[in-house]
Formats: sequence, C-alpha cells, structure tokens
Amino acid sequence: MTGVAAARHQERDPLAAAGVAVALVGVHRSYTDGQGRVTALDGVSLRVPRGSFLAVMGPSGSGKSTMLNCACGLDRPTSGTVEIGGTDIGALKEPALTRFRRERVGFVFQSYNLLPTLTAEDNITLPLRLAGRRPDAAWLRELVDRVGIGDRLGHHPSELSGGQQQRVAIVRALAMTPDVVFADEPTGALDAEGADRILGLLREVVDDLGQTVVMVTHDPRAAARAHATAVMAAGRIADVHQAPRPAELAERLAFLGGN
Ligand SMILES: Nc1ncnc2c1ncn2[C@@H]1O[C@H](COP(=O)(O)OP(=O)(O)OP(=O)(O)O)[C@@H](O)[C@H]1O
Repeated sequence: MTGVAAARHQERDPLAAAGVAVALVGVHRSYTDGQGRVTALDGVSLRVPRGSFLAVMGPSGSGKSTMLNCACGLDRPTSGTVEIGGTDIGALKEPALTRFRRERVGFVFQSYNLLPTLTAEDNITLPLRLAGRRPDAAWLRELVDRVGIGDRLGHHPSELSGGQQQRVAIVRALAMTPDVVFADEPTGALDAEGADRILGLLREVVDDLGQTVVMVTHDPRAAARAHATAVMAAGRIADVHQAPRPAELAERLAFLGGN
C-alpha cells in the first residue's frame, strides 16, 4: 500500500489508524453437539496493538483454541466481529477469506508443518508463490539471518533439528509480512533450550522488526516472554497481565483450576 493509500485506509478505519493488528469485539461461539449447546466463547473482546506480543493462557477447555481459530478466520463466530489489519473478516466469503488468511496471517504450530519433499528455502517461499507474489529478497535475508538458518536453506526438514524446523516455520510465517502471526504452542515439541531460543526469536521479531504475535501456551515461562498475557476462563478473557512474572501467571492458573 502506498503512503497515500495507507492514509486513506486509516481515515476510513479508526482501528487501523490506532495501530490495532487484531480486534475481537463481543465474540461468541457456541457449538451444538450430542448433549446440547456448548458455549466455547462467551463474549470475548480484545485488541492486539501492532508490534506487540500477546500470550494467551487458561485452563483446558477455557476457549483458547476457539478464540485463536475465530481470530484468524479458520472458524466463524456465532456473533461478534473480528478485524485483522482493519478488515472485518466476517464480511469475507470463501474463497476471499482463505486468500486473505493466506496473505495477511502467519501461522506457527507445535508440529512445524513443513513439507518434507521441499527444501527449507522452498518451504519458506511456498506461501508467497501460492499468492503469486515475488519474494522480497531483502526481507527474507533479514529474517533468515535473524533466525540463523542461512546455512540450512538447501536442507530438507528431515535433515534439520526440531528447533531448526521451527525456525524455518517462523520465517515462513513472516515471509508475507502478515498483519499478525498466530502461534499455537510453538515450543511444545522442543527441549527447554530450544524453546527458550524460539521464544527469544519471537520476541525479537516483534521488538526489532515490528511484527505482531499472538501465542497460545500452557507454559507460564513461555507466556512471560510476551509483552502481555490474556488469561481465559469459561470462554471469556478473565484478565490481562502486562509483563507478568511466570510465578504470577502460574498462581493465577492454579487458582482458575489448573492447566
Ligand atoms: N467443535 C466443537 N464441538 C463441540 N464443542 C466444542 C468444539 N470445539 C470446542 N468445543 C468446546 O468448547 C470449549 C472450549 O474449547 P477449546 O478447545 O477452545 O479450549 P482450550 O482452552 O483450547 O482447551 P485446551 O487447553 O484443552 O486445548 C470446550 O468445552 C470444548 O469442549
């Protein structure tokens, strides 16, 4: 977007003007299963500023995955709105929503989800090629250098350690300069040292490169690496902790009924 186009866009959209990457307003999501209606989200409102790192914690069944799925457009709320980068994604029908997600949202999962037959480099550039976009060589070089996989780009996933595969997945998620990266338990499959490195990297891409990350985690130490942690309980945001200590989060989670 040119500077003029961006300014016009921001005039139209106060959230984009305020630098909000993701906004959920009054999001409800309920499911009907064999036993009746289950309320997974019961009125979630949340704003994630651009260039910030938000962790999401909460007891099992509190609605974290449902919230993440609604926030990224993989699931649709029963009511309420979700905006990403100023776009109301509820107004997008398929296949526009799929295209939007592919181009404006990055994902990092616990299982790295790399294609085994492609090299690290081809895995990284695949989403760009699918979107018909030419890779921004300078941005990719910055990312690759930052995460330290420059000498691994020609390798296949099976030739990389878990930590290296996760670093490739992070570069892939950021390659499109998305409005936001959603990370679901990104360190769940790593040892403590590997996890620490990945969390440090996520924090760096936010602090140094201005990216936005929303991460679901069960680990208070992981959450404490974010700028803020939203704690969910019974389908709502119970509270948001700014720069919390791990012990503070562990105590809060224990109070809410374990993790
Ligand atoms: N497709 C579905 N059909 C019926 N109920 C669902 C469905 N998805 C989620 N739920 C219910 O919604 C509630 C929230 O689930 P969700 O998976 O979002 O919680 P969570 O906090 O991510 O849990 P966990 O930490 O165990 O992964 C739970 O009661 C769950 O059983």
